[in-house]
Amino acid sequence: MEVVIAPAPALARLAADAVERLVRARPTAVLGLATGSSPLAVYDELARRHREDGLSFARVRAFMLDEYVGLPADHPQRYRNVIEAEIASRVDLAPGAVLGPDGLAQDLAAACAGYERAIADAGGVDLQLLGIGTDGHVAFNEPGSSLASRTRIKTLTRQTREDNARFFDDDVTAVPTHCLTQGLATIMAARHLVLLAQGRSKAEAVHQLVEGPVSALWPATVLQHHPHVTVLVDDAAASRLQLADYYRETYAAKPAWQTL
Ligand SMILES: N[C@@H]1[C@@H](O)[C@H](O)[C@@H](COP(=O)(O)O)O[C@@H]1O
Repeated sequence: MEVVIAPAPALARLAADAVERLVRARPTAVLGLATGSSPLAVYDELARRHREDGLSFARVRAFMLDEYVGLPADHPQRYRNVIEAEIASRVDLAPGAVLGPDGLAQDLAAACAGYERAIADAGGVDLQLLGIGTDGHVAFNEPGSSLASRTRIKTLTRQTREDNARFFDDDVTAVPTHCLTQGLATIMAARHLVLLAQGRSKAEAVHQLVEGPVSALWPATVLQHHPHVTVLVDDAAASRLQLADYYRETYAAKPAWQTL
């Protein structure tokens, strides 16, 4: 696990660098897209590089992490619409190139199984962008999630619904109670995981993720078992890291040829 502690704009550039390197080397790459506020600056940076530097996503395919159950198709907070607004419509991703779990499916369990098959049929995810919840969830794998879980229906915790109420006019009752989410094993199958976290509210979750014991109580800790994880955090999110000085020194001394 590589931990980089830097100001937020630098973190967004580093994540965008990893995406750009991948897509330029492999134009048919498969990306994993995350929602939430953490990756927004990355999407801004990728849109800028598309506009100004000719970075093309024309042959890229992408999979979303999760989706609310039951939000109307045109709801602005439906994750499919968020991803469309924040990244898909701002670059040249082909129509239909982005897939997500269908939170409006009649048969939600079948939709989850079909989503797993679609990811496998695409050859798996090359680079997965991730955020982290204040309770240590990744995607919507709430505390108690099986470390071996696959895409499935989950009930959101009160904490997550309160955290996300800001996207629903601060009305926690408007936040759906259920979601479909890639499981922890689904996420672990991606070849490179790039997790972003900013702000003091993430400090405990980041500490657990990097330094805590692996436990379903802090689902993100399963990432400790992944061979290629990049954790990009600002000073506030890093403020509870026990070995912060070591991570800073390691990154400062990193040779230029060694990419993320
Ligand atoms: N389902 C999403 C996660 O994918 C996201 O990483 C997390 C943190 O969100 P934010 O980046 O806004 O803090 O919570 C949301 O509920």
